[in-house]
Amino acid sequence: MTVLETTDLTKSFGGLTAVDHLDLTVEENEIVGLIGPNGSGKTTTFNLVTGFYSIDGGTVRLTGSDITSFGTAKRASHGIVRTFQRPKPFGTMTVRENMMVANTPDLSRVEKESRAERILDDIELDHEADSRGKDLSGGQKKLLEIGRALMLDPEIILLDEPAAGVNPALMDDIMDYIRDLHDDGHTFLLIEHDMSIIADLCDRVVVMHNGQKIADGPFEEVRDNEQVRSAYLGGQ
Ligand SMILES: Nc1ncnc2c1ncn2[C@@H]1O[C@H](COP(=O)(O)OP(=O)(O)OP(=O)(O)O)[C@@H](O)[C@H]1O
Repeated sequence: MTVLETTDLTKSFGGLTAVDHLDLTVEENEIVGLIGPNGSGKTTTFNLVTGFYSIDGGTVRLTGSDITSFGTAKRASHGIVRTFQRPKPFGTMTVRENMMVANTPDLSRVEKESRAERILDDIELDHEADSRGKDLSGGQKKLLEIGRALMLDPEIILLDEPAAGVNPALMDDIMDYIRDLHDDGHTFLLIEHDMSIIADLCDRVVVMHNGQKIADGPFEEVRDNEQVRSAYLGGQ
């Protein structure tokens, strides 16, 4: 099943077309890497898919339903969740309280608490449950963000540079956790500049350049693609 599908997705800022007729699919239980040089349109794509930016043209479908007209909250409740490059937990709230902020109308209070405890246990933040969000390390904040995303029982999780700013030991934990979630059936679209992480985690890689998709396939295949090499070396 196709979980996420964008067709002709387009966004301009003034004269700059940041995302240019992008067709992108993510199948159920895939980890797809979205890569490309700085400014190629990756984060804008996340913002269009999640509804943070309005769309100039094209459609976004989630598990077959057209959600293009939905706002951010409605897309999240339908199953598109994201993490940010720089995580922003509620600093004065505890880790447990941060988890409980998630909007889960289908769960009773007890069910919600039990989901939060299970996820905190899985991401090994249970021992920090009573710590304030602002007191966590950069890597722990990233884990908490993934945990908060999972509270919504999402169809797809968009991860924006999970490795950036994380110490190597905790990065291994984050990658292990993403692999565990993948084994449990979760689906991911992942922006990452660290190619070793892309090679390690991703089933498929989509390469953007100047807002357009220039390659789509297994990492080994796109790595050797001439257009991709030229884009990364600064060619047009
Ligand atoms: N809100 C905005 N207003 C104006 N221009 C923007 C805005 N957001 C992004 N852009 C521009 O759109 C282009 C694509 O930016 P985007 O952040 O999507 O690229 P990226 O591939 O995520 O880059 P990076 O790898 O550096 O994060 C860039 O030229 C950027 O300056």
